[in-house]
Amino acid sequence: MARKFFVGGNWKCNGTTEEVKKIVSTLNEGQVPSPDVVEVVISPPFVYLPLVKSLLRPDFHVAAQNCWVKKGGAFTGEVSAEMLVNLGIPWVILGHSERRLILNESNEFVGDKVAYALSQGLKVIACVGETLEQRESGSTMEVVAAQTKAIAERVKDWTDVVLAYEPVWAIGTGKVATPAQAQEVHSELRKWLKANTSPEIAATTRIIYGGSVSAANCKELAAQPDVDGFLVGGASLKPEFIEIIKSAEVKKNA
Ligand SMILES: O=C(CO)COP(=O)(O)O
Repeated sequence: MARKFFVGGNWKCNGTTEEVKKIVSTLNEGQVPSPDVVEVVISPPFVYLPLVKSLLRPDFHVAAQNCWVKKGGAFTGEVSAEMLVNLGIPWVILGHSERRLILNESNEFVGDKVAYALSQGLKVIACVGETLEQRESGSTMEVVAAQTKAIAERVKDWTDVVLAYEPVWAIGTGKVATPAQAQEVHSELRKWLKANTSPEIAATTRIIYGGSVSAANCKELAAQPDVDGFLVGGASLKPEFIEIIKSAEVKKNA
């Protein structure tokens, strides 16, 4: 089964109401391939989710950037998976490196979050990736395998999971992984899934790349056989995001 190209825009902690409206109107005017060719998901901060959902073109969907690890209740400041479902938010990003590293989210905690969000009917963009220090010490695969293992131990059905490989050293730095570097880790992750989940899960799960993706570098990355799309930060706030979505055509013509 072919893996449909997937492009996520992670706005992180950015935007005012005025800016949000402007970005959405740029997205709404963009000429992009049909939803048969590319799945597009936009992830604004929680507070803008209802606004973005109400204004956004119907062929694009929305994602939250996080959610609580279990059922809501006395957890001040948290937003539960149930609330996202209640608002009709279909997707959630979990395990982003900014949360793993700054907020100390462990592999197990992220794995629990992924399992709980899926159990409530959300679709999950689960992020993994190594730091520069880990890459330089040769432990990239060990790190991303441990992060993926904590998810695989808790999740049996991967239908609603997209795995995002985001090397920390490439995030927000302008230092993008080369197409060969991205392909190497994506292919190793797919092998890991084959050996540790099932050949079917390995063949059908989308593995997307994130880290300084831009209009200038997306086509070459998209041409890699195991790169099934992107999770875009900075460039998702700009009109060039439309160009990144269009890189799905590279796959169609492959
Ligand atoms: O973290 C990212 C997406 O989740 C990538 O961010 P940048 O595209 O800004 O490097």
